[in-house]
Amino acid sequence: MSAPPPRIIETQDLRKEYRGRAVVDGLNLRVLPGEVFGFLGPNGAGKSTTVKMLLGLVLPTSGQMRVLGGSPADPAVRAKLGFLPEQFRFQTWMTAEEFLNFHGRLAGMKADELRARVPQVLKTVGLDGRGQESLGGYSKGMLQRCGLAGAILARPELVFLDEPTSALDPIGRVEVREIIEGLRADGVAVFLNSHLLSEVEQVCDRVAFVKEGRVLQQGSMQELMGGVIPVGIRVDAIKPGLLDALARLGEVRHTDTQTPGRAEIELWLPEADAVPAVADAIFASGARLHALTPRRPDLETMFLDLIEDRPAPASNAAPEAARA
Ligand SMILES: Nc1ncnc2c1ncn2[C@@H]1O[C@H](COP(=O)(O)OP(=O)(O)OP(=O)(O)O)[C@@H](O)[C@H]1O
Repeated sequence: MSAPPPRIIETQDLRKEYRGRAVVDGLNLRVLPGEVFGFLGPNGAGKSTTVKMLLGLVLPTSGQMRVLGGSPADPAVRAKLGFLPEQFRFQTWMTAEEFLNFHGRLAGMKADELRARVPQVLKTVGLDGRGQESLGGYSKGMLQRCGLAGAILARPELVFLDEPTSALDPIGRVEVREIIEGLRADGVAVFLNSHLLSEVEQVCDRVAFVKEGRVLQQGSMQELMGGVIPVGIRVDAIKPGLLDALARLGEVRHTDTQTPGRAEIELWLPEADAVPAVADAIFASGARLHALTPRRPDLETMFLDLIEDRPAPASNAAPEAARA
């Protein structure tokens, strides 16, 4: 039997209560080496609390967690972690270089190592040439870039990024995505909290959806998105028997017949191979086919389905809620 792959993060029934109320409630997560892991959920789902527990900043009420094979309370483990908090507040009287040198020294880096590394990370985050300016004069986006530089400064093995692009313009967001991809290429694992699902979709290898402190589903992007194929259908009219025939092939999620001479149907198929049978069913019903468009379900649709408890066709991803 082959050994299970090493885990960068593993939690078992992790729980945090505040004043008797569970805000993280039996959380089971695993993050593998070198992967970018998206941690998604609505406001108040317990994402930041989870990150703080994984960083050793908040003590769990119960449950187990291992980070980089040990406890985040262990300074040797903490030295290998990077963190960009959602609510960053930096020492505004420092220059960016002073700020990074200060954090580098706290992380145990030597002065000559920092002399080479600080300009390097400033360049990575797009603050080349701005390192001698005081943080008090930085824009919010520049501060966030500086925080990101601090998070990657000591060459961590695992970086937590809590909403890392909330203050950034679209160009900055693309740049942060490239930085995350660069980290992955260097074998660094990234734990990403973000509400920007299109961003997550582009960069994450695996994601977990959380609600009310519990993981509803986690899996690779392929597992989460490969299970079903939504197909958009446009016909002149929905002829008798057509919807029944389509329902035998998949799930009819939506119909729109408001425009005369035109009807739209959204059908979710279990596999792409069923598309020709859809066309056959439409022709057999006598309807005229104007469009038949297979689409990939996007992360936002999946998120809304899960979070709002809308019925979604089964996918291959591991459902976690069943463990409740
Ligand atoms: N120190 C605290 N004391 C009491 N309640 C807290 C504390 N920290 C967080 N909470 C509560 O725990 C719940 C989860 O908060 P958390 O910040 O982890 O959510 P989140 O998923 O990160 O939300 P958001 O997406 O809005 O940042 C919220 O109801 C919050 O009010």
